[in-house]
Amino acid sequence: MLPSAQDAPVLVQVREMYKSFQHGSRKLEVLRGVNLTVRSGEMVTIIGASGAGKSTLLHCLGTLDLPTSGEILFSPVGGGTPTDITRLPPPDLAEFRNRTIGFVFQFHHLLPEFSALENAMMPALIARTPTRQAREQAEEMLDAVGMSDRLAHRPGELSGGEQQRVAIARALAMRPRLLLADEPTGNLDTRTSAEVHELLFRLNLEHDLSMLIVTHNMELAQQMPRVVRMADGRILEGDGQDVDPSNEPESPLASE
Ligand SMILES: Nc1ncnc2c1ncn2[C@@H]1O[C@H](COP(=O)(O)OP(=O)(O)OP(=O)(O)O)[C@@H](O)[C@H]1O
Repeated sequence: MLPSAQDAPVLVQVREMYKSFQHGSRKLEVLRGVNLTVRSGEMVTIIGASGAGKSTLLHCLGTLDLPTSGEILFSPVGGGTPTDITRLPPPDLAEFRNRTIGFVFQFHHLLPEFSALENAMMPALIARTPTRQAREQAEEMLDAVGMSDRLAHRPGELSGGEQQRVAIARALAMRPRLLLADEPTGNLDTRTSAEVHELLFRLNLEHDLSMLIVTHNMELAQQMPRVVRMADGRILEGDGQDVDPSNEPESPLASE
């Protein structure tokens, strides 16, 4: 953890989170009592073997899925009593997600018919932000990710790394408090992966943005300030302790 993040206020606290899926008569327990605290401006990397529950944790934290039990306590802006977002009614949840969370996935999911600028404006337009303001916010983030000279390009006219930069700009255009990234470089070559990680690192510092990044890339995880290791639906180490990613058992996806 960066020294500055150690004393920062808590942004989100996951308490005793369980998540199971029902398959016919069989119950698959994917998260089995996860506890995790992320502070404001903190960058956390999550590692662990395939099937450990990393994406499920991210989906629940990002309110894309609901845990079976447990609490996700988000501190309000400026402090005060945290809100358990697992109890928010659906309309409030959608609003919370749109304003508080940014998502970046392994595949960028940009809309092919729209330009880089239009893609980055989309979340703000969905939130009914006036077009001019949406455009300004999107342009500012596209500039921050080094894409200001590609605004009119469609995704098919961009390289893989550039597409992921646009996806990052789109995720950050609403100025979320938490960025959730699920293998954001899993689809990129080694050099481009390193560049995208470097970009995330810089955005974390410059925008004091909290980030949770799932990765199989141990080399890059080793450079990250805080590493949390998951196995079998639990956090083994890293919530309050340092993890040495070089001890991570070899994953079939380790080269991604
Ligand atoms: N919607 C779902 N329905 C049923 N089972 C699911 C669902 N989502 C995930 N699972 C199961 O939960 C387990 C954990 O999946 P998850 O995607 O969270 O793992 P992961 O650690 O992110 O793995 P990977 O590194 O391969 O992406 C897997 O066994 C998976 O099959």
